[in-house]
Amino acid sequence: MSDVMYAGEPALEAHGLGMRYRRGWALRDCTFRLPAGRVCGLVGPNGAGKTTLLNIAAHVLKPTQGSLSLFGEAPGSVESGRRTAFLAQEKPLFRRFTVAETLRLGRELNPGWDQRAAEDIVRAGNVPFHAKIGTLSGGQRTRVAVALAFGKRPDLLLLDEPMSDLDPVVRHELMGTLLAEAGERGTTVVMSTHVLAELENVCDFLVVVSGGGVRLAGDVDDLMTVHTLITGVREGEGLPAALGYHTLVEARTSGRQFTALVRPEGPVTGPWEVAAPSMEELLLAYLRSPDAPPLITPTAQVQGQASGTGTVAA
Ligand SMILES: Nc1ncnc2c1ncn2[C@@H]1O[C@H](COP(=O)(O)OP(=O)(O)OP(=O)(O)O)[C@@H](O)[C@H]1O
Repeated sequence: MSDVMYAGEPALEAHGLGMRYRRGWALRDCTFRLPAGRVCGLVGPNGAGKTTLLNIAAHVLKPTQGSLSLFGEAPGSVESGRRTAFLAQEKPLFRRFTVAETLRLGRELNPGWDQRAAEDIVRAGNVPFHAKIGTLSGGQRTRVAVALAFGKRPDLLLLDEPMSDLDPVVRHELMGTLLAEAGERGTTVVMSTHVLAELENVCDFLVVVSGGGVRLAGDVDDLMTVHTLITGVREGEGLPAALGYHTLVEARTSGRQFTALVRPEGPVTGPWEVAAPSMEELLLAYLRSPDAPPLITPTAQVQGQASGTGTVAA
């Protein structure tokens, strides 16, 4: 872990962040913080603004409104550039370079380069060092891109759907490497993905974006604690009135049965089954209900963020 990192320092902080393309706003009024050392799942439907957010953090895009900082610095600064690695969806590598030349470039560009870590990742996939990037399969190219990102030994690793073209075995192996790395070095990871099952047992922090806004952000433990899944028998139209007392995230009915994900505002009493949701159930409920009241737990709130400005204290 970097010696300039200290406990409680946010790895990433967004203040009123907005990005407008010619077609309209992709992100609007996003305010949240990600404490250092967390492995954060960034989740949202297609077009939600995840890539836009990661591109702003990686200094590929400049926001139209608001600001984003990495370890207290602007994304374009030398210090944040040194401490951050970005694995983009399209993996921009030089096709004419060999794998060895690609790693050499990584070594030349990055003062803290770890050749061994990078080579180990390439070797584990039996990718020939003398092969040209342009001749590799999509998954092999992803492996080289992962090696480049890891070789940099970043404090913050930004991953935009990193594993989408990998076979399940490789995916599992590289996720394991990623977690071991994050665990050993305290690397902060932000990983966007649509594979919700992949996040369970990997992430300890979640950010859900939808329609360009942050809908849910916080430590997984806190988020799980404040949500309850209720199932029961429907008596008439809609949900039982007694459940109206709680904050409703999503309600679904199937025949005479209803299921509701709520943020209880007190004890949940009644002839219903009450259970803790799985991470996948929690995420699906927010993805299906973009109009659910947002929740930014205290660890994810920036200093002075009022709970009335699109956020709710846990
Ligand atoms: N260069 C661009 N010019 C115009 N509009 C853009 C551009 N890039 C993204 N957008 C729009 O901004 C919105 C957010 O896109 P973004 O790629 O950030 O979403 P995403 O959450 O990463 O989606 P996906 O899950 O499909 O990858 C979308 O409506 C998209 O069409």
